[in-house]
Amino acid sequence: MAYIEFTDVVRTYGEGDAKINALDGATFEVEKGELAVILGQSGAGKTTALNILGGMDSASSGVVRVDGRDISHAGEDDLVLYRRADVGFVFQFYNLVPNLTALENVELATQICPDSLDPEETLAKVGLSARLANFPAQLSGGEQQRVSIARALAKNPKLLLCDEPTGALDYQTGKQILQLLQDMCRLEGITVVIVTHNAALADMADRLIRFKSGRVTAMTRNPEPKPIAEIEW
Ligand SMILES: Nc1ncnc2c1ncn2[C@@H]1O[C@H](COP(=O)(O)OP(=O)(O)OP(=O)(O)O)[C@@H](O)[C@H]1O
Repeated sequence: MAYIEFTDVVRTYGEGDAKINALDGATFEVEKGELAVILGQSGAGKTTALNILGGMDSASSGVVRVDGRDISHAGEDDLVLYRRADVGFVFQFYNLVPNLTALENVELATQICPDSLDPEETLAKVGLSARLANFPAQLSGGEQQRVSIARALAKNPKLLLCDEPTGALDYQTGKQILQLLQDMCRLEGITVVIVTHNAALADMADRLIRFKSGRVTAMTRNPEPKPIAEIEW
């Protein structure tokens, strides 16, 4: 049994003429400790898949299992625990609380988790020891994304879900963030799923999942993922 099993998932929004299948029978799997890249054009259903995996949206039909647990048929109480304890989320635009410092943003997330890590140590891990007392507006985009990664990691999640994590960053900063995510996967053993429309990221993945029109058109394993430094776009 794979760590993530996303099987024949349909997600329908709207009704009647406005009905749209954001996911239309999507099937893929990811093994524990892998770095998976979900690649597809705008509107392919990538974010919908990630939100369902994160317990923030639900499938209209199909089955989603994470670590043997069927989250597609879980009750709301179970989903609350799942979101708090098992999943870390990294968004394109960081979503930090503007009037809290870097440290406070991470502390806030750890307060609702049963098994969290030390916020200060986690910020050190992402290279931000010197910026603990800074507010988001006093940090660069790359630093803000590091805070958001620390916020996700401090929950001590089994699964890190990243939606276009470099979408708002310049080229070099984006590469540093990707390196950090790859390091967390390799060093901490966290399963990482990155959603992107940037085809260059395919080469860094252990597993590449291609999305088109709400379906998975290809899933390939890459025995020798490229170091981020060698990836260009
Ligand atoms: N809450 C919603 N209500 C209605 N339609 C939605 C909703 N969420 C997504 N959709 C539609 O579902 C389709 C898939 O959207 P989704 O955001 O998953 O694609 P995506 O691959 O992540 O695209 P992008 O890269 O542009 O974010 C799109 O046509 C979108 O408009």
